[in-house]
Amino acid sequence: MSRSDTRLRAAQAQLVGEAQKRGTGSKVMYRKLDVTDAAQVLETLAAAVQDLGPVDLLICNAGAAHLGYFHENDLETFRQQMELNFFGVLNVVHAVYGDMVRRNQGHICLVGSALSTFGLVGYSAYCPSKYAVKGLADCLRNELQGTHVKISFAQPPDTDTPGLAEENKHKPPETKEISESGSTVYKPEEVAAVLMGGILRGAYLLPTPDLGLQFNAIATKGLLPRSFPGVLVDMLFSCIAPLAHWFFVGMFDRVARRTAGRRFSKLWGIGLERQAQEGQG
Ligand SMILES: CCCCCCCCCCCCCCC[C@@H](O)[C@@H](N)CO
Repeated sequence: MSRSDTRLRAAQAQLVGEAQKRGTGSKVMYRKLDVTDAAQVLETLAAAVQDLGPVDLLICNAGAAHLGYFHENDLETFRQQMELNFFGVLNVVHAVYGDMVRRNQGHICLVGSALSTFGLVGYSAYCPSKYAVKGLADCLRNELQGTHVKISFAQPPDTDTPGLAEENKHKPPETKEISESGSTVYKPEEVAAVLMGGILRGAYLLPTPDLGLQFNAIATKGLLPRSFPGVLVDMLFSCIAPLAHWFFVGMFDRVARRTAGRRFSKLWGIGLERQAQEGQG
């Protein structure tokens, strides 16, 4: 994903090289578009379909994370996050969905986040937009039953991209501490390979390379399809999950509690001494 011509051209050259090596004769093209502009999405997709034929696989990966404390974010920030991360996905899915169903084939992959099922300090503008993407994917999964159009939902971990570098510039220290103690940063190739493996298998909930987050994805699966042998594994996980959740939520809350005095000092109007006491409480 990029909007920079240089990066897109480099990716195109790499893919053309791969295609030549494998002798697939694949055409590789790119188009830049603003996914929040529904008219532009329709126009760009129509042109791409004319050049390359109908969409077989749509991966909705455009998005960004705005980090910050809830009380310091203005309302516009929350709206912009929904506009990009949720409506940006919706615009593209809406543009290809009808044609896929008409042709009765195709695969849609919506990219949510590890934060599509739980929230953390600092992510109050981002996380709801990724919950919304999961809600959309879950509904479409059920609605597409009886067709050959497949859908997958991805919950990637922190991935080493320019987007993460930008996110890190504004990441509150608590968010940083929690992320670093609970998970790690993965290479884009590693995340993409695991996701593509799941897409090719036709899985709905795509795997993530992070074992803890994968465990959490299984433990919080809820009303989603399961294979019969899978049910037994899920039952086993569900027995252990509350213990792991107790441990992690305990850590998330301890980290947040420790800095409440500092974060809310302006709102509470308290002095440093009191803040320190609050922090220990
Ligand atoms: C059994 C429970 C294990 C849970 C471990 C949770 C650890 C917390 C890890 C935080 C992960 C944050 C992931 C955010 C991913 C991206 O969506 C975000 N960086 C936006 O780019």
